Amino acid sequence: MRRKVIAGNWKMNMTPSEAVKLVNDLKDNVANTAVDVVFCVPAIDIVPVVEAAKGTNICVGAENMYIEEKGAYTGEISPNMLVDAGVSHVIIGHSERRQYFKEDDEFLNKKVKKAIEHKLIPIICCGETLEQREEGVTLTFVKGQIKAAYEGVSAADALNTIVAYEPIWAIGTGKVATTEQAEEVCASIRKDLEEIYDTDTASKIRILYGGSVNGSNAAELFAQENIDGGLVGGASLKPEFANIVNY
Ligand SMILES: O=C[C@H](O)COP(=O)(O)O
Repeated sequence: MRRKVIAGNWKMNMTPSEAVKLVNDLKDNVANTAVDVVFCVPAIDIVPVVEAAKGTNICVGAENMYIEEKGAYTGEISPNMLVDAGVSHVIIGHSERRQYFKEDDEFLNKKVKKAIEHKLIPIICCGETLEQREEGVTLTFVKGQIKAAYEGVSAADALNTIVAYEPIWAIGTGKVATTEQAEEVCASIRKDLEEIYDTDTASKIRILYGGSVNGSNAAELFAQENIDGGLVGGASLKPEFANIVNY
């Protein structure tokens, strides 16, 4: 039985003071210890959010990181900085990073390996565009992303990773994938992982769905055999996030 993960991705929202207020407003209502609750927050919010979340079940995640430990990489944040600040998870390869910051599969694979090296749990994002879905290439495209992300990652290390399937056309659009569409791709990702590793390893890796998850659709999505929780954008900034955590 895989433990569910409900992760919020705040994206570029919340100043440090707003972030602390949000954690304080939500913390009692997300105290569901039956699931893993992760708040992935902007870099500048990490320190105050870790402090505000002390003594709660909330894990703090980063939305991105760089692949070097330190040095002349102006504006970047290293994995050891995240660990030292109290971060446990890191989103890797969100479609917004791929689209706006041109992060490609090869670079993202380096990030996955770097996160693992630092015992950070990478939340590895994948997902197709609307055009790819309409062309009928979703499963092959996502398989390519998964194979690239896990290149050179051992089965033992893969167990400490999380996949998030996020169809790009469902992100922030209010257009949620149907449960059948979401389950089909998540099941296919599990098969891809089985091909890369083995049945046992694939059966233990958590696969989340992301894309317009809200308090009303979470329960049905999370009831699917291969959907082990959600990566939530917009709704993670509202009291509604508690309804998702307590689906
Ligand atoms: O990482 C989260 C996703 O991009 C989903 O965002 P959304 O829930 O606002 O559609």
